[in-house]
Amino acid sequence: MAAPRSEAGVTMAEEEAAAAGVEAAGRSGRSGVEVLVSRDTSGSPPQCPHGPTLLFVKVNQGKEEARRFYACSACRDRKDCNFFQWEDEKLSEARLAAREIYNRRCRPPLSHKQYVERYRKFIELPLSQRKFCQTCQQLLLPDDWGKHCDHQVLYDISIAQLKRPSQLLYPLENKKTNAQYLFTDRSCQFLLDLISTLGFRKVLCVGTPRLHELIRLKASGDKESDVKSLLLDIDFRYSQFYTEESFCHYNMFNHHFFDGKAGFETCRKFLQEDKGVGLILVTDPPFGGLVEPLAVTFRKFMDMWGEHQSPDNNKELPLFWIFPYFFESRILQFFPSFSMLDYQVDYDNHALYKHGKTGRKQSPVRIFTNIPPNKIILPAEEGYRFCAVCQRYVSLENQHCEICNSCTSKDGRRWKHCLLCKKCVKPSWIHCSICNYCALPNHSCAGAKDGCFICGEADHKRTKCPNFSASKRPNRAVRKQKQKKSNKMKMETTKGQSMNHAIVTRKKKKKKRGHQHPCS
Ligand SMILES: C[S@@+](CC[C@H](N)C(=O)[O-])C[C@H]1O[C@@H](n2cnc3c(N)ncnc32)[C@H](O)[C@@H]1O
Ligand SMILES: [Zn+2]
Ligand SMILES: [Zn+2]
Ligand SMILES: [Zn+2]
Ligand SMILES: [Zn+2]
Ligand SMILES: [Zn+2]
Ligand SMILES: [Zn+2]
Repeated sequence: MAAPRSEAGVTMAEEEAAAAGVEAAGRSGRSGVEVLVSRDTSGSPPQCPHGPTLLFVKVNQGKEEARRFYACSACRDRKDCNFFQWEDEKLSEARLAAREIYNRRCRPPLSHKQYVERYRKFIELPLSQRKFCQTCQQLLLPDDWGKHCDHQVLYDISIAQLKRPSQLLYPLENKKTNAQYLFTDRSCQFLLDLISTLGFRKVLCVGTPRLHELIRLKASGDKESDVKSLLLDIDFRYSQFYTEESFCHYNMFNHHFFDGKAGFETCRKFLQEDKGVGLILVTDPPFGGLVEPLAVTFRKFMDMWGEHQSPDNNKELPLFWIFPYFFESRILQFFPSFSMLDYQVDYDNHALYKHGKTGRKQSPVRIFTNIPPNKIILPAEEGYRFCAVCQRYVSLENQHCEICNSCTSKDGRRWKHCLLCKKCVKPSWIHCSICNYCALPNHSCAGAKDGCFICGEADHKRTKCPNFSASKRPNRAVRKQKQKKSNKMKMETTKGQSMNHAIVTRKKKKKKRGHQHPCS
């Protein structure tokens, strides 16, 4: 049976279209598939290979369909996990047993303990015998060599290479599931410097393998001064490189520890020892991820950390949530105490999300945090400056708007104030008199399909409008490209009362690299 799920993948979303889409869809009524994490749901959800599933509902023009269904929490593409079950569906014993067998089959071939044992043996081998199979993404012991002779194998794996697994393993770039975009050295070093400057001594890395790696590389072995780190990530390949004390195979969309109680206890201990003093959680979830289940998970970490705080201490677990800026309102819905920093986080293996003007675009990825922004100094050499009125560091082009009384730019470009909208908007937007708000010139008006969206008259189109100055006319090629871009992206989202997730759809084929574990 075909699951009525739409894809949710904002990872490569053009930020303008996405932001415009959020605005437009918010006004026109929502459609798509929504997750029901915070609502009362009966019983415990069925499990897929990625742990407990989430309950979803299909929404059409703001109306929820009566029948709800369970689907995978981690994979937004049925190709990656095709679990589907109606909420009220009763499964036969035979089907339940088959599912159990399938889930078990999807587990990594070895336990974390076995991987650690293999690592111990591996580092005892002379350099000439240390091999890594790139095809299987696996460290090889001499007994394994025969099975991998036709594969692509790397030789002479040094200790330095073993300390940088994020460079040895290929990034899982499947946008719908892993979206493993790794920090550039610039961003990773900035994060670590910031963490140290703010006085943190322990970092719970949730989906930040490269940060975890850098923290461990910088550790001098001095127990007192070193920053400690625990990595939680769905990518079980890291079990080959880290012990059970420094890595847990984990799903952040349902707070599921694949190693069960043992993983949970490792995490609890890390959060609560020394009364949780000097600890920060840093997370960089896949961008197509659903905000609501993530927020529920981070709240669980906060509660776990808070258990050992004295009741008169109103402190919240310090957190850095790295996510695209156009999710700001969604994140603030769940964490009103958070603010968004102007710092642009960038990635090695992401063509679009590169820093500064040399990349194809400025990175739309930001840090959301509950640490007061005036405590977070952004690098002046990259153009960030302090706004005394806003009491925070902002990017160079982010001008303080006297009317809004705030540095309003979200994307690093200079925004302009629209008197009709009573707010600052992106420089490329113009005020549409049909929609009565600012939007991209090529947006499709929510209310009326015909007529001109500049002046609202029905007898001509925007390009023929006497109010449309020639200088603003995009040339044919640019227009065509823009149209192509907006056709590629269909955005459905929710706004207002319900705490449901925003869905952005973008279809793009991507070639598969190597072979992966069937359910990884
Ligand atoms: C956008 S990348 C962030 C990587 C980070 N920028 C770094 O360099 O350390 C997302 C990370 O989350 C992990 N991830 C994806 N889905 C996850 C899930 N459901 N639960 C836990 N981790 C997940 C990926 O394996 C990847 O490491
Ligand atoms: Zn699944
Ligand atoms: Zn192999
Ligand atoms: Zn300001
Ligand atoms: Zn303004
Ligand atoms: Zn306007
Ligand atoms: Zn319009």
